[in-house]
Amino acid sequence: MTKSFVFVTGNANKLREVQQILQAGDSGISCTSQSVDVPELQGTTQEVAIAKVKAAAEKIGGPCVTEDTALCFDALNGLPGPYIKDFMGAVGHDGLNKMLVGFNNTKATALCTFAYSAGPGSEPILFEGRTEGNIVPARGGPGFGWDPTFQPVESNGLTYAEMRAEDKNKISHRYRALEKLKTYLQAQA
Ligand SMILES: O=c1nc[nH]c2c1ncn2[C@H]1C[C@H](O)[C@@H](COP(=O)(O)OP(=O)(O)OP(=O)(O)O)O1
Ligand SMILES: [Mg+2]
Repeated sequence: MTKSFVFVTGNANKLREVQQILQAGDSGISCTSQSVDVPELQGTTQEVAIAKVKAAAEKIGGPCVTEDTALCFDALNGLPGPYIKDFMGAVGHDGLNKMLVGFNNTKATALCTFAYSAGPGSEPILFEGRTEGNIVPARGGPGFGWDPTFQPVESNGLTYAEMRAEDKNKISHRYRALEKLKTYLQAQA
């Protein structure tokens, strides 16, 4: 039997990757989406994820899933982290590289956090996935978000943007977090 969840996101690229990963895995899990504007607070990635899914569950009045993507620079003790969307918008790929000049450390972690809420008032559950890599001058763009400027350690020298979609989806932060969410949903009655 197919189980389906409501993925609350305004990001078409996220939705596409999630649907590709679910289809490739033959998991018996699918998703529909609703684009609802919810406030995104500041805090740790976990605090941000919990506040977002609670707000989404209130707005749609039922169970739902949200997803937050953070890009954490080693040299900056995890920042920009959950604020990467604003940083990308403000300084772009080139600015992200320049932020690390002087640190001699370009390591970064892509962190995906899925949050599941069983409905308004229920305590959210988080599922995290990480992919390690380095910030590099953009290659393979324009691509999705910061894909051109993130080179995973496991990619044989390619940036996310240079990888084929199915290859990114085998090692990505999103794939790894979604595996955990899938396992949880499959175990639900
Ligand atoms: O795999 C990815 N590869 C490259 N860039 C990515 C990826 N995944 C998210 N991104 C970008 C989108 C946004 O600039 C920021 C996360 O912000 P985040 O709030 O989680 O996403 P969002 O506001 O676009 O969509 P949502 O409606 O689900 O909150 O990193
Ligand atoms: Mg967002």
